[in-house]
Amino acid sequence: MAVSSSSLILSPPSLTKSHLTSLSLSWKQLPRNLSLPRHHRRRAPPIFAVVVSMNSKPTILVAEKLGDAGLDLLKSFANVDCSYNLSPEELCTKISLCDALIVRSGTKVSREVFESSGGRLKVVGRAGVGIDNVDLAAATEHGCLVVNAPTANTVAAAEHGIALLTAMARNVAQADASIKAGKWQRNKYVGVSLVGKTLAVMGFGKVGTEVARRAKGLGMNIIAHDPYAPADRAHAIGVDLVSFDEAIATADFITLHMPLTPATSKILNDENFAKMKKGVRIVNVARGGVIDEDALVRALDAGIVAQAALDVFTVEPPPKDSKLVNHENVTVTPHLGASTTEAQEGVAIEIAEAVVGALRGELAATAVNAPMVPSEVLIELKPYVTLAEKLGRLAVQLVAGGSGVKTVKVTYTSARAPDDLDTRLLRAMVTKGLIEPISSVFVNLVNADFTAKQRGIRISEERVILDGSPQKPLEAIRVQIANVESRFASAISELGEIKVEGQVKDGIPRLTKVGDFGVDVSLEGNIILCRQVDQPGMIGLVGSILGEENVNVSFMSVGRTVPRKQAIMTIGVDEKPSKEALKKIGDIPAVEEFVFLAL
Ligand SMILES: NC(=O)c1ccc[n+]([C@@H]2O[C@H](COP(=O)([O-])OP(=O)(O)OC[C@H]3O[C@@H](n4cnc5c(N)ncnc54)[C@H](O)[C@@H]3O)[C@@H](O)[C@H]2O)c1
Ligand SMILES: O=C(O)[C@H](O)COP(=O)(O)O
Repeated sequence: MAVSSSSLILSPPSLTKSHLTSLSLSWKQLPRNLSLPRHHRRRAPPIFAVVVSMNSKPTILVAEKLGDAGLDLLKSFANVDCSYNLSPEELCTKISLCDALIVRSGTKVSREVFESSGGRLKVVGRAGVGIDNVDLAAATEHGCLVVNAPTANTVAAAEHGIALLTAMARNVAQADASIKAGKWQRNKYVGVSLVGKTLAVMGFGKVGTEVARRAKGLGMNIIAHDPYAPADRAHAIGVDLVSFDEAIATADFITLHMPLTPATSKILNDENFAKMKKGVRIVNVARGGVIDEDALVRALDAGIVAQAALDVFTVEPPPKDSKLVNHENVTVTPHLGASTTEAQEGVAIEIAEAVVGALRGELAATAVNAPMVPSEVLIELKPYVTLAEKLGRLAVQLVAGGSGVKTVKVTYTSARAPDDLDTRLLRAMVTKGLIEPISSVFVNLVNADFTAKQRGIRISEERVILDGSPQKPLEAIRVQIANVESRFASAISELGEIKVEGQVKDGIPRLTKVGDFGVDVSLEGNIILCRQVDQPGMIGLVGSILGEENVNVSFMSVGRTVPRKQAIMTIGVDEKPSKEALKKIGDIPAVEEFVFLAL
């Protein structure tokens, strides 16, 4: 057995255009560079490539207003059709004549659009961050690359957050409307001061960090909640990372900057409004869906929330009779966070470069879908790809809040020579598993290293080379996260790192180790990990608690170190058990710790 290792991600970056360019690869080179077994090399075509005939200029449809510098760049390369405010039908008609489409958040790029393109549409460029309006699955199915512009509007969004914060505190919008209606109501619009007040920044990523910096300049005391942000990055700008409950309970102002994910959907709800200081004020420039809008109306009516300032809504545009929008203590803007001249110029250039590069057959570092792996390799690696992603997902969910993921090691045990096992796809999938549950970023082969680097996550790889014939590409994959605490202490190995390991058995990815405990369960659905005193009757006890809740158990396995001492029970469940059911499991005297993990 031999071991070789390499370090892939360097220190946290300051990205420039030249960095982005240097990350671009030629798509046509990829099949040869990837982990194609020798006998397949040079035969397999890429399953995903932009192929545009260079005999005539390609046509790019720009469906929403784009900055001039970006348009000029597009025009130097292609025929550009700027048609704004198209109806869905008009878009479907036009699209069959276009090789690329550029949109912002206002155009729905639905499955019908891809179907109507008749295969001609090769690239969709989203001039901005969120791609909620693009049907990614349909794009991929139709061989269409989707690229976005994730960084150019960060400052604009942060500035808009500050604009809403200050305008809300001083009733600027309401007072403006009042004076224009012929009134002069100086007593009615007395505001509140910001200096010395506590602002909770929920989501300490690109935008949240910039908001925190600016709010410090206003003399505010800043706390932040972000389970995945490193505490030292926050400390560096004088911000304390705190728990969710502490943040919402101590804040005078709350500003939201997390992505919309299953975990953050309606995270501000009745239960959480009830925990807030009476008179709290809320700003949202993230995504409407992170607030339960009906609950916010109730909290405003009850005086728990004194005011809210919102740039984003669950449904955009919101209905005209929306109680929230029409509430007298609510200030609204029509999703203007990214709408400054400067940001739109930056976004336009970023997206134009990405679209032109893609039409030329280059890889964009900001591609959000691009499984550019030869089909033979994909077929062979498919279960390992799933295994890698699920191990990443498991590992990051085991991290305790506030720890901040920085150092990750992936170990591949294989009898294949390194030359015959390119691990870039597997590493990308581990990265995807680590990052996607905690962000709005879409991670794939193209942008995985870029995304990890941008977040300051250092991923190193190690090969353990087995003797023997390489029947299968890999024996096992192990993911370790160093320098963190775990929500499940048993996941920490002897070396003090969170450790999960898996194998593919009969084509099915399985979890085979948690910390130093051996387990053996298929990686599907959701998992409850439970450390208990090894004694009879435990499976029945837990099973009946879940049964009473009508939670379907797909499997259970018990692994132990020493009989009658400690065991790890792994329970697969189709549904998420209620908090009460999980509490009942935790209350079983023999249960020492447990954790629920969504795969
Ligand atoms: N209104 C606008 O026009 C506008 C403009 C730009 C961005 N946005 C939105 O702002 C949000 C933030 O964008 P960004 O570029 O800063 O993204 P980002 O990925 O850089 O930052 C998001 C942060 O949220 C954190 N996070 C994830 N889950 C969390 C949770 N449960 N609780 C707290 N924090 C959590 C992540 O760790 C990350 O640090 C996104 O929703 C984006 O779509 C809106
Ligand atoms: O996701 C984004 O980039 C922002 O929400 C901005 O969207 P917009 O480009 O439609 O303004």
